[in-house]
Amino acid sequence: MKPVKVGICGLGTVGGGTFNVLTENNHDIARRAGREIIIEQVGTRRPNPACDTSNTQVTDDIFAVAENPEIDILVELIGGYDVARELVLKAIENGKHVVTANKALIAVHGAEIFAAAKKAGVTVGYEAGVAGGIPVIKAIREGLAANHIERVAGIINGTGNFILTEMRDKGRDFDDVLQEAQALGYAEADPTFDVEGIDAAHKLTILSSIAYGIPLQFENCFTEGISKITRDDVQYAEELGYRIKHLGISARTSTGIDLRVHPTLVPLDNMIAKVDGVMNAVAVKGNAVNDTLFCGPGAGAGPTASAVVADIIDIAREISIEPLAFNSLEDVRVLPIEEVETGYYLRMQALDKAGVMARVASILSNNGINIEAIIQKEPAEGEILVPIIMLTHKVQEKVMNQAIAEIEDYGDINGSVTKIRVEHLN
Ligand SMILES: NC(=O)c1ccc[n+]([C@@H]2O[C@H](COP(=O)([O-])OP(=O)(O)OC[C@H]3O[C@@H](n4cnc5c(N)ncnc54)[C@H](O)[C@@H]3O)[C@@H](O)[C@H]2O)c1
Ligand SMILES: N[C@@H](CCO)C(=O)O
Ligand code: NA
Repeated sequence: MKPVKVGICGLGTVGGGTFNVLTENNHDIARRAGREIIIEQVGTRRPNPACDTSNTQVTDDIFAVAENPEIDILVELIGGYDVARELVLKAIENGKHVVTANKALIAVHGAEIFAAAKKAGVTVGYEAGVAGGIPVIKAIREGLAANHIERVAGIINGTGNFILTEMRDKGRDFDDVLQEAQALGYAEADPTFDVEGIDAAHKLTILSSIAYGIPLQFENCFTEGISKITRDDVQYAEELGYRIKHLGISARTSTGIDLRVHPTLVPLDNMIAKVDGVMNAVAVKGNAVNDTLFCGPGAGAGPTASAVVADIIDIAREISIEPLAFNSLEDVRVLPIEEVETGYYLRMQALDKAGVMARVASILSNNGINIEAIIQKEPAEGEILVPIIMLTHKVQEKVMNQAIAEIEDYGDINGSVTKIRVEHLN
């Protein structure tokens, strides 16, 4: 069989990793693909010191790769929305298959890209875009294809999980850990995508589309990041038997699809609570298989390259990667966050005087909200404010927002109430 020729655009963390995995594992890869895979050309602005490109054609014009008639598969690893979209559409127009790790591109421009690929009869692989090295797209699309999927939930941003873990275990500062995640190549070019939940929302949008056969709809995903989580919240959650994790959660409900990304209290005995550092974990519940959990490194050069190269091998083996069930997408409604039901962790600062706790409890109870646990701390030396922390049973978000507004209006509570959602994932 004739070799498959690959053009890699972008030679940064993932591009460099892909170059090296294709080179170093060349023998195993050829055996699995049934033919040799050759790096025909690399398009990059800057050389990558970790890659020996002395025997490879290198250009600084990525569009030359999309125009190169020798190339069968264009691997897009430059990141971002606009140039990447143009590059990928150009490659498809020229009859090339595409492999990308760019979840932002797929979540936002996927429908247009998949339609162009279908028309041109080529494949678009994006396994590396979701949960890095974990083959979770393949798992849902192929391994769990028999199931009616009921829920997909998990840790899908490595940088965020790394930050929360280091803050909890070593008491490190948020900014300091973020800088380390950037140096390790985990973070997005714009790290607010990681810390504000945008990257996780891109990934959850893609996972949900595959799991439920619904259109990609990033704009309908409720998104909240970890930037407001304090070390106190992390510690109080642990005292209550929970761990704060940044989760993407999507589920079918009787009224629509629940689609949201936010910091979440998870019970300490749940497997997801134990997934630390840059590791990701995705729990998928199918009606036949029941609960499954996929765990592994969510970011970094090697793990992400592992997924990129797996897609290249599938294409070389002529396994067509059907991006989404094009002809049968169901337009199911996505629930607005106000209609979502969860438990809540609440933290507030109260004046240290009699009756305050009773008043807060009565506001919650008048709104039909049941309290599961309360912690009231001693005031610090010379302080007149004491923190009150509460856990509630499940209630609709709009009811909780109403109760919080009443608590914040009450004169003996200082400032705003911190609210973090709780999920038992069972
Ligand atoms: N880093 C990870 O762990 C990881 C994991 C999964 C997915 N991703 C995704 O992979 C993609 C690449 O991420 P990365 O971390 O490797 O980024 P990076 O910044 O390390 O690498 C991108 C490279 O592309 C080059 N580039 C960008 N625009 C270019 C242009 N117009 N012409 C020529 N070169 C250009 C840059 O110079 C850089 O070397 C992104 O879409 C990212 O979201 C990254
Ligand atoms: N910035 C992303 C890269 C992997 O998609 C993360 O930290 O998870
Ligand atoms: Na993956």
